[in-house]
Amino acid sequence: MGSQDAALSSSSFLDDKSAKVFVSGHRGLVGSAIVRKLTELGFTNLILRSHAELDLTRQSDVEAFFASTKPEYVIVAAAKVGGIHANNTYPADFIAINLQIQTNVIDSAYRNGAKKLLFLGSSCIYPKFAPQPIPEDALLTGPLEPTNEWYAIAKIAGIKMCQAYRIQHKWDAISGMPTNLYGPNDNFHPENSHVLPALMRRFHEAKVNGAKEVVVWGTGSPLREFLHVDDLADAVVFMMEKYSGLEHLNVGSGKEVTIKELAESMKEVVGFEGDLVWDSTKPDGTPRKLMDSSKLAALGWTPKVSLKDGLVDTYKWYLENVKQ
Ligand SMILES: NC(=O)C1=CN([C@@H]2O[C@H](COP(=O)(O)OP(=O)(O)OC[C@H]3O[C@@H](n4cnc5c(N)ncnc54)[C@H](OP(=O)(O)O)[C@@H]3O)[C@@H](O)[C@H]2O)C=CC1
Ligand SMILES: C[C@H]1O[C@H](OP(=O)(O)OP(=O)(O)OC[C@H]2O[C@@H](n3cnc4c(=O)[nH]c(N)nc43)[C@H](O)[C@@H]2O)[C@@H](O)[C@@H](O)C1=O
Repeated sequence: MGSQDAALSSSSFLDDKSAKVFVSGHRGLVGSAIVRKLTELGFTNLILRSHAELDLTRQSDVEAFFASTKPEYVIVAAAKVGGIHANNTYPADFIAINLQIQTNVIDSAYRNGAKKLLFLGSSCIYPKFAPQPIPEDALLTGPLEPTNEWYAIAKIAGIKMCQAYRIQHKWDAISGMPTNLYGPNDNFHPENSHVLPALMRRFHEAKVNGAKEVVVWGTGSPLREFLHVDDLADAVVFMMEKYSGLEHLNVGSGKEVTIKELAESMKEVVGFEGDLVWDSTKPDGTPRKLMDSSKLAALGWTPKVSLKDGLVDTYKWYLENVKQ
């Protein structure tokens, strides 16, 4: 990381809890966790708009919103998001909607005087066969994973847009690349969700319905890194406070499991007693995507929630909040 990249923020995000902070996508997995974290820290002036109130793909609406609210800080947690099946099925939506949202928000935030913006990408930006653990400079060094390359291209464009606005306008836009996330308010859709919430729902419904087996997609051999969304929210606040650099930063737990191990842990946490059946007609996706998050660690951030504890807490939340 060059001296500019290692620059620590001079102005302090945490100093003024009455500052206007726009958290886009505040009802989603990540946005709602960030709102919980900022509220817990005593922030009193969060600016929140649902998708129905403000469609961030509509440039003129986004420009009018920023002109009227003038947020001082902006966190981009709104996006078109989904698991491997959704990405593989709706490539046009994943590239178009994400490019529109991030381009509108980043540009309007700059033009309306925001002090700092944090953009969220994803670990899928890296090449399918990147060195493991994946360092930030592996970006654009090889072909992407075909099942989510459209989403990945949009996210890479978001990183580059933040860098371009820092270079040309000397504007404090930064990017974080989270690994696979999970937790309260996740998307539990049976087809379009990510693996962890999909399996939680499927094992739960199998237990409740007395099913003898649960189908799990793929071969079970891919490895995935998981981070609880409350840890991500903590990292977002940490980066808003401590980081102002050109390069994006990886935000991971540093721990990976096979999908088979995840399924077995989920089976135990949910208390399902039947068998697992593997549907190898479904794609495995990238074989592994463990990120090297040592740059963020060097700045002083570490994750706190273990996968086992996170699974237990998330299932507890699921039972209390998701329609049975
Ligand atoms: N979940 C994960 O495993 C990971 C997520 N990330 C990143 O974190 C960010 C948030 O993801 P996550 O919280 O999981 O996603 P969610 O789908 O849970 O939340 C996304 C939010 O964005 C809103 N949104 C979508 N389209 C629009 C739009 N056109 N205008 C306004 N709001 C919109 C959604 O509202 P509505 O539902 O009403 O449409 C929703 O509230 C994304 O940038 C994603 O790439 C990165 C790595 C992993
Ligand atoms: C965060 C990241 O998430 C996405 O990448 P992904 O990690 O491959 O996504 P996934 O969670 O959907 O799958 C992980 C693995 O799990 C297996 N798997 C088993 N059974 C189910 C299942 O029932 N559902 C799903 N979705 N996967 C399953 C599945 O076959 C695959 O091997 C990107 O699209 C993109 O959104 C992105 O950036």
